[in-house]
Amino acid sequence: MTNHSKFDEERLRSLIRAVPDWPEAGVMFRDITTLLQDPQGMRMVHNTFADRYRDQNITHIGALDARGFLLGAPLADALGLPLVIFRKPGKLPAETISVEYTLEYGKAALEVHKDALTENSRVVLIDDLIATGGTLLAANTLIERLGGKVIEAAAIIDLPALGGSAKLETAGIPYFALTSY
Ligand SMILES: O=P(O)(O)OC[C@H]1O[C@H](OP(=O)(O)OP(=O)(O)O)[C@H](O)[C@@H]1O
Ligand SMILES: Nc1ncnc2[nH]cnc12
Repeated sequence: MTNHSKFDEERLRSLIRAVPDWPEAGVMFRDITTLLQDPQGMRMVHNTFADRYRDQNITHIGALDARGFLLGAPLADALGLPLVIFRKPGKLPAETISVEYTLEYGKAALEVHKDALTENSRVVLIDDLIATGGTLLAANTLIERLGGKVIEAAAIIDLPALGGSAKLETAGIPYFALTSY
């Protein structure tokens, strides 16, 4: 099922807005709200991810709170796979496991339901952006604790200068990003 227009990185980049000094001085915020407002651009993104992970024996899509949800839900739908959400603390109602990590601008923690994955789950993790990699590495820790494995971490944007994709590589987690800044 690849009868759709092919991936156009320049077009994608034209839809991502750069906001300097937000949320604090020195951060160049890569804003995907402008991409979200372009249905054809979003379809191109969703199709690119779906084509990459179709027929890979993936068992679950793992989506990161909150912007990752916007990508994970359509991907899980396109591939007919269960969606597992990794949430900020205090949002999941049943029994959870939790991990703390550091971000580009602060500290955070991530939780997942204990029964969201089973032993030998093969998970594609998805988020909008890789910065320090803390969020994706935290999700990987939770997945490993539940006996699963991350097959690839996917994002729209990689910020290699912040070191996250290198950290993923060192940790043996393959990653895939549609563009980088
Ligand atoms: O690679 P890292 O350094 O971990 O940074 C990337 C994460 O930071 C942003 O999320 P944020 O925590 O700002 O939350 P949001 O998605 O709720 O806006 C982004 O959406 C990624 O999840
Ligand atoms: N520079 C950045 N732009 C957008 N989202 C981010 N999350 C962490 N760093 C970010």
